[in-house]
Amino acid sequence: MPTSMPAPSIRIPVELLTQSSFSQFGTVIENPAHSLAPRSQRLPLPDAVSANQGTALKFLNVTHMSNLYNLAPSKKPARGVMNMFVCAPRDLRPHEPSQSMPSSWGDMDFDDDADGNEDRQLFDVHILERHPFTTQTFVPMGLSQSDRHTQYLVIVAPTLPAAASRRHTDRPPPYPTPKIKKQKSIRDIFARARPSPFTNEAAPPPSQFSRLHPSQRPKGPGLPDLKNIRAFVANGNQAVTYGAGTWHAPMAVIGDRPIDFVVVQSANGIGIEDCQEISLVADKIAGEGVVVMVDSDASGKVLVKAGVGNVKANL
Ligand SMILES: NC(=O)N[C@@H](O)C(=O)O
Repeated sequence: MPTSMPAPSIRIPVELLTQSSFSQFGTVIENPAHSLAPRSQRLPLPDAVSANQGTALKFLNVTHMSNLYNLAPSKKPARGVMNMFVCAPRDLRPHEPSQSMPSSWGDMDFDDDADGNEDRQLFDVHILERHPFTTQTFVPMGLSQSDRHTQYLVIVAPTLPAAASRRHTDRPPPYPTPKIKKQKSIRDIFARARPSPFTNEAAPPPSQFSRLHPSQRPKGPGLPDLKNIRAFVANGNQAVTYGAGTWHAPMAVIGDRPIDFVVVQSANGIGIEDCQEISLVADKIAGEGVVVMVDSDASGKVLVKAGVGNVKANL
């Protein structure tokens, strides 16, 4: 039985999955030549070299993989594993108006249906999970970029500060806590003061985490920040890596048929260290909980309604 937390009633739109929009949660793996991200949103290309006697282009380090199990309470080492998830399409419920908050998207009018050819259905998010000590990469198989009938949603949430989470759970589940070096001398303490008494520098010194890719920065032990939960639609030639400790919904396939995913991660076989779940409990009387608004066109393709790739977005 997973731990539970109260869920606000909140409706969120679907965004296009791009590396820049997803950066704090993980990485998107795709051939840059086929990316649907608008040019202004594209990040520098990953390093590439010629391989296979010049017949292949090899992009290097296309995702960040972390194995933090040396920081797990059990100290039991993990090994790299590849599993396959055959994910069935999820049930969506028909759209009905609600009093839910429009999440952090503010005053955008998500009910505005421009051409009347759109269909809105609702996906209820009942559970989130995280893998505190490992990244997890989902690679879809047998899906083409142009597949309009089967797509998948990547639903992720930032992590609340630990103090805000304590109200909801008595004992926090295990989480990696890197040992931070103690400042030893007065000189060390003054070295962090700004402007620096030694160099007159005004900018804060880089923290030990600022050099890491945003998805690799520690998320902290807190619960998911449901007010800032986000949903991205991925196309068939995108794989996705959840950063270690990133709260996410179990994979949500939308469409006609299951998607097979090869899933790459580390695991040590200790349940609570490999995967932590939290169920979201909506208020019994007024609330519908956390809901993704899944809009699709006449062919069944999921439409992007917010953020990058949406002309209506006003960010
Ligand atoms: N994300 C997802 O669908 N499932 C998992 O992360 C899992 O390990 O069960």
